[in-house]
Amino acid sequence: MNDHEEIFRSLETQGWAISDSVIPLSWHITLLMQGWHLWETGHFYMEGIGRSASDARRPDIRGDTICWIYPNSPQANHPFFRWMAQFRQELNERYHLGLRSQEFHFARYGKGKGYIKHIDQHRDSDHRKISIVLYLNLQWNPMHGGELCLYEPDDPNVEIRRIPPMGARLAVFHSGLIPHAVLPCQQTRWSLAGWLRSDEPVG
Ligand SMILES: O=C(O)CCC(=O)C(=O)O
Ligand SMILES: [Fe+2]
Repeated sequence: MNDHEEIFRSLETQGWAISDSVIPLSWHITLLMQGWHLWETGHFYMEGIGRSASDARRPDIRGDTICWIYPNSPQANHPFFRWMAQFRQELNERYHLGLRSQEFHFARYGKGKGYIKHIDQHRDSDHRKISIVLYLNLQWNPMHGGELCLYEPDDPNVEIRRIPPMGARLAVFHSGLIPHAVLPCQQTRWSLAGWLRSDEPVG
C-alpha cells in the first residue's frame, strides 16, 4: 500500500488522515525558510475569522498570523504545490469530489497562541472541501504543546486525537466534517495550511 493509499483509506473510514512519510523531509525545511523570510520582511498579517471585511480580527479565537501564497509568486514554484495538484487529481479520480483549485498560506503561531475549536467551511460557502496542514517545525517536543486537536463530527465535545505539529507531518481532513482546534503552543509554531476547493481558481 503506498502512502497516498493510506491517506485515502483513513479519509474514507474516519474523515481525517495523518502521514509522516508522504512529504520529503527537505521540503518542510525549504518551506520553513521561505515562510520565515516572508515573516522577517513583514509579509504576515492577522486574518479575520470570517469571509467579509467586516469580520473582526479576534486573536482570542485565532492567534496565528498568515501569509497567503499567490499563484505567480516565487513561493508557488515549490514542488509541494505540484505534488498537491497531483494529490488533488487522485482524490477527484477516486471520489469525484470535483476539486478545482487549491489555496495555501503560511501560518505562524507565536508563543501562547492557538485557534479555538472550529470547522473550516464558512457559514455562507462550502467550497472548501479538504483541509490540509503541513507542519514546518524543525524540533517539537511534548512540552511545546500546540497540538492539532480533532473532535468527533457528531459530538464536538468528544476529542478524537491530539496531533503534535512535527516537521514534515501532513494532516488531511474533510473541511465540513471535522471540528478541530490548535492548542496553545509554548514555542513558535510554523505551518503551511490550505484547502482543496470545488470552485475555480481565483484570477
Ligand atoms: O495548524 C493547524 O494544526 C490547524 C490550523 C487550522 O485549523 C486553520 O488554519 O483553520
Ligand atoms: Fe481549521
